[in-house]
Amino acid sequence: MTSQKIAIMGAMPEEIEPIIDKLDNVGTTVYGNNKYYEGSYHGQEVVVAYSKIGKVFATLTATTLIEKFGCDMLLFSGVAGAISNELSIGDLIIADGLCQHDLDITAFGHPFGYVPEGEVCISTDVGLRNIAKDIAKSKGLTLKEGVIATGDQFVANEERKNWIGTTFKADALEMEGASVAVVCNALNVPFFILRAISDSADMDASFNFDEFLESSAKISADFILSMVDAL
Ligand SMILES: CCCCCCN(CO)Cc1c[nH]c2c(N)ncnc12
Repeated sequence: MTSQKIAIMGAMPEEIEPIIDKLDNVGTTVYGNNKYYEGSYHGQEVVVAYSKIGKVFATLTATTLIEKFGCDMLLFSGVAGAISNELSIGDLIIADGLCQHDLDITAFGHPFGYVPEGEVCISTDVGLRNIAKDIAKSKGLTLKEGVIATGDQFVANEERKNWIGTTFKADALEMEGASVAVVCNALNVPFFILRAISDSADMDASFNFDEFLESSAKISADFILSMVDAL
């Protein structure tokens, strides 16, 4: 148990509903066109919100969770498209680093995902990753660790997926994680990004996403709640 206030964030309602359902003493605050759920989980103070999809919404919500609600760390729970063929639907991946695959000023000779005074890949908190690995071991769960690529595109195209994988050495892709990384890194808040695979970012992605969103989101949410118990 930590006396700190924990932010739990997702991008879609389905990603945080399994979490909100388990909170006690829930109060809600509407702020910045978003709803924030304040409550406790097993006595641990948490603030939970979904940002809506994409990097801009995620930036607003992550910043609000920290600056307005005073959260001291941020755990992200959600689903992602697989790039690595080691990842199947329902598998868990934690980000050791995050990049923006649609950030591109290569016309000036810069690498993909880079802008001046920025960095292509932002690292997540090692301590939180180690806690996750210990939990996975104790539960007999497989947890992949790798780079997650973020962009404002739902990727449903093998060629684009493979380009992202090769260019950024990424194992999975989604639409919010790198924004959370930039915000938490800038505000010096430890953060942890967990995703469960919902699809393989290929021509079947949208069908698989629709079918597995709910079940994969719950897998991620249950793990995140185990993290809260371990903090
Ligand atoms: C109504 C449609 C909402 C899609 C939101 C998807 N989330 C974004 O974070 C995760 C994700 C799962 N699979 C993906 C994929 N193939 N490309 C991008 N993002 C993802």
